[in-house]
Amino acid sequence: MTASTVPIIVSAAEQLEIDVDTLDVGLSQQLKSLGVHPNDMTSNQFIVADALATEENQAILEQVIRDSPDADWLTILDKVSVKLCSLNIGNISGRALLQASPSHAYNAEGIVAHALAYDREFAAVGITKERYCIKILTTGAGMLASQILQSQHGIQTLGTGLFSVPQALAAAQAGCLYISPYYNEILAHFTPPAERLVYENPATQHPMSPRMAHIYQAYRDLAVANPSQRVPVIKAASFIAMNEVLAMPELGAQQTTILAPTLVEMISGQTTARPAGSKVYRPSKTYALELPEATLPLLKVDPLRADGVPQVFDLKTDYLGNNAAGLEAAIAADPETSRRIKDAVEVFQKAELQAKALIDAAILKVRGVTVAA
Ligand SMILES: O=C(CO)[C@@H](O)[C@H](O)[C@H](O)[C@H](O)COP(=O)(O)O
Repeated sequence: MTASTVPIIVSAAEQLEIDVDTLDVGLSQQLKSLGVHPNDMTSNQFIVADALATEENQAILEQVIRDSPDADWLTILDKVSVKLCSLNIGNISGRALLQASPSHAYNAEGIVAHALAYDREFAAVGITKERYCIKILTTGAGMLASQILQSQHGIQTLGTGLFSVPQALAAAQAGCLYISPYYNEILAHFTPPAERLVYENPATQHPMSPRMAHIYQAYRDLAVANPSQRVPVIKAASFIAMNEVLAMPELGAQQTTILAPTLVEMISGQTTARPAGSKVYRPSKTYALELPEATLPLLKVDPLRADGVPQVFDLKTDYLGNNAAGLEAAIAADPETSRRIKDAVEVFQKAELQAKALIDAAILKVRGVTVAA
């Protein structure tokens, strides 16, 4: 008898919650048809700019401009981003996520104002606070803004652009619902495919794997020490290869958000089906489970540090007091994290400008006027 096979995404969904890192409605529908109901839908300035560049979304963009004759490009960007989310909200079981502008990455007030603008747009299309979440870069200002949004406005947030345990602890202190550790730094997506570093066994070979395990372990320690505290769920992101996604359960991520090309690969590729009733490791959102035994050696190494040894962190450190001075100091003391966040801010700013160029062109077409720079 030959073993039966299933799409790789179906097998992965037995160990992880599957999120779509794309606004593509068709892909969510395809997942649903395979019995994998996507959980959340994430995005960023690139994903929105790419969606705006498609022919099928041109009419939507132009309609948004027509409906808001006095709106500037940023307001149009917020409106059309929310509109694109609304088109897929029926195909996901969880939340639609939009990212606060990178131009405010170091300005808490700017982030709060932008999140409130998104909130108004979500409300206008009937998407309640339970169905969306705002992605915020995990800088000092970002986590101060998250704290304000959560405590004063009931707006849930995700700490993104996250590469370290102090950022993860700060996100927990800010009350974030989720964090998104980037498995690959943002620049990896701009490296030609042939030059990308892809590992045969990412769990043991990828330089970010130990930090993924450190973050899960720090959150487990936090959950054990403070059973009443909400500890964020780990929504791993920024994958460049399918085998990286498949390595996430053993590194503790409960959710993965998967970019369109990898989703396509996981939908079309087949793997052997697990026998019915077989036990698989599924990381716990309450952090009740230990990491798998094979992962534990990763807790003793950190290839992203010059000395290769993980730092030890005190769970009681206040990262957000004194204007998030503790978080900023921890980021500054970690060259890899500092560089990776700086790169992410720059790259997302460029993407936002790409979106602006598309919106300006559409405004010219619809209103017949050139937008002042
Ligand atoms: O952080 C999240 C989800 O929470 C992701 O959307 C994350 O931004 C992306 O996976 C990475 O930035 C890579 O996306 P891209 O730059 O290739 O569009």
